[in-house]
Amino acid sequence: MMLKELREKVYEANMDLPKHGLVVFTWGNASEFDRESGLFVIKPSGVDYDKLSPESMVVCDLDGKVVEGDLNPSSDTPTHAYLYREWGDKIGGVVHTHSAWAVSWAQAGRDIPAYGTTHADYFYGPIPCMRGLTEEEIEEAYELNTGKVIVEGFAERDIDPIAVPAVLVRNHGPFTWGKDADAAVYHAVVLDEVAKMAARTEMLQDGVAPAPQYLQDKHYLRKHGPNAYYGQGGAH
Ligand SMILES: O=C(CO)[C@@H](O)[C@@H](O)COP(=O)(O)O
Repeated sequence: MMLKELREKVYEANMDLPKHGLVVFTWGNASEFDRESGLFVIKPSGVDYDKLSPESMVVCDLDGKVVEGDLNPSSDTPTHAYLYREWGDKIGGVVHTHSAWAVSWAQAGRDIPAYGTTHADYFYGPIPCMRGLTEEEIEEAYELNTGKVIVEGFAERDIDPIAVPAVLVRNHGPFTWGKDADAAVYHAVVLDEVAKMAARTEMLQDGVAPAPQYLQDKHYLRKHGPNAYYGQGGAH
């Protein structure tokens, strides 16, 4: 894909974040990876959404180094780059937000259980909460790279990133991914909705509610679920 076209796609994906109420001010970021060139395009750091343009998007290589662009790339670029290096054969878009319900579960340090089919239609099992970076890791690397924690956490817990295209990073917030930036935004929207439903379920249940086991292990509707990956139902 031509970089001009990719910049436009990533710009539109970033503009969908405030449109769906997932971010305020300059929080959050979206990117998309072009396998052919081995480059990805990401939102610039610290720029208000109403000041963004396709031309302000930043082109980076898989080391997270700027290849084209006048502005600094998002402070989460190391995480996006790591996810593309490790999962770039599976995913083509990454989104990070500070959406309030998902961040609440991340700050509580809890996985989001699959309490119902709305969750299970998109995420085939609980949405995991991985540990945040330690002070030493941040000091040492001087970058916000939670990609290693995410990828190693999925491997340790034997979670397929295609089946569960979302993660909570403790005391930080959610990352989602998909076949492209649009699919990653789609999963970010659904993630915050199911995070809200799960929180309310526990409020109504006055604590942890019973979560049907069949929704935790594998999805009984997998063949019909609208998971943006499997291109069925509400294929996205
Ligand atoms: O939470 C953080 C930094 O702690 C970032 O995800 C968020 O502020 C977005 O930063 P960028 O504007 O993308 O650099």
